[in-house]
Amino acid sequence: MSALKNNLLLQALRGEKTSRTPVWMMRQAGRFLPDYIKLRDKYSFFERCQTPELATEITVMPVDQVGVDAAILFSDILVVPQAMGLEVQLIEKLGPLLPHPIKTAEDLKRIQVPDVNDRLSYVFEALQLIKKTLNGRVPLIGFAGAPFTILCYMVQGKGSKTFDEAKGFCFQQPAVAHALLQMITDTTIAYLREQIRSGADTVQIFDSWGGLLSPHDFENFSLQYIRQIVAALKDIAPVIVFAKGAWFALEEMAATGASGLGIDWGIKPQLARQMAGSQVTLQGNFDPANLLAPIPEIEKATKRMLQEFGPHRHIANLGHGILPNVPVDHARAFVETIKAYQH
Ligand SMILES: Cc1c2[nH]c(c1CCC(=O)O)Cc1[nH]c(c(CCC(=O)O)c1C)Cc1[nH]c(c(CCC(=O)O)c1C)Cc1[nH]c(c(C)c1CCC(=O)O)C2
Repeated sequence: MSALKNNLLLQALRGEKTSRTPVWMMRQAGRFLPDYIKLRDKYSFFERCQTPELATEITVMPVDQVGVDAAILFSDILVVPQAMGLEVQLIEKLGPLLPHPIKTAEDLKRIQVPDVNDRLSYVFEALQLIKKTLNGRVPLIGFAGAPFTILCYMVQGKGSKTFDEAKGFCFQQPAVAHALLQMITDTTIAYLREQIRSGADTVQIFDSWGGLLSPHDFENFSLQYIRQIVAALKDIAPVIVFAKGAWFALEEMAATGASGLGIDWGIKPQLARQMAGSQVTLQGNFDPANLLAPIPEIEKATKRMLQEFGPHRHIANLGHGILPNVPVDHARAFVETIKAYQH
């Protein structure tokens, strides 16, 4: 395997000095690029995920077209519940639908901790092809959902702003919830380990809904499982934990041994740094909606963010996924401002 030509992301994760701040954008693969939308009209979502050539084309697009410093695998967090035996559909404009959600202990009998090489081999094939296609241009990020976020979809059966049914399940049937969370954790560890073996240089755990929990419940239903995943992987690759809205747990998340912590725009960089300590890299935290502003305003806000984080142990990113309606030149302005910035 050829050495990486652009190693900024991994240097920042290791806490090394970088010549400038690296940048990538959550959900950069898919969603907003016109060339992706063309592919979306031709192939179904799971066809795009399961065909290594298509997944590769989509993964590399933002590197070619926007100039980000890392590629993130094109796939979805919901391939894990699918591999565990639960039906997952993605409905155009509606989002995910799991028609037979988990509601009781009895329902756990319908799912398994699968052999990931059997059920998710298409992901590993895609990673190998992406790695070859990138040819060392930028590092490749693998990912999975955090167990709590996966439970949210497995129980609620669809997207939600509150995931109240999923939370109710945790509070009403905690033993069943913990059994399910452990099954997801075991699957996720095997899955991410294999992603790393297949070429992922680092992996990110997306806990999109962990911040819906109180600090006490976040520890109980989310963080203790994230901790297991980080512990199992951190000696083979750097791990980034992004728990949207869970800024209250930055100190505990830093103590997991993660190399990077994603933060959203709800916390000032300086306070995040105070809470997380000096031994972890912070990633974020531009408000994705701010990319809808006129370009001069984007440039101003991006520079303010860079100044607030400072030059060390920062990966510039959004505080959540890029919005589908962001014009490409606005995303490019964000990336170019970061690349040109001198601390
Ligand atoms: C909660 C969550 C999901 N998926 C994901 C999360 C965590 C991050 C976050 O909070 O945004 C993560 C994800 N989903 C997808 C990626 C691939 C890489 C990337 O986009 O950079 C990643 C990293 C592709 C996708 N996953 C999905 C699409 C849209 C389907 C399409 O384009 O046809 C894409 C490109 C479908 C999906 N998948 C999910 C939802 C809610 C939806 C529908 C709405 C949407 O977010 O677009 C679940």
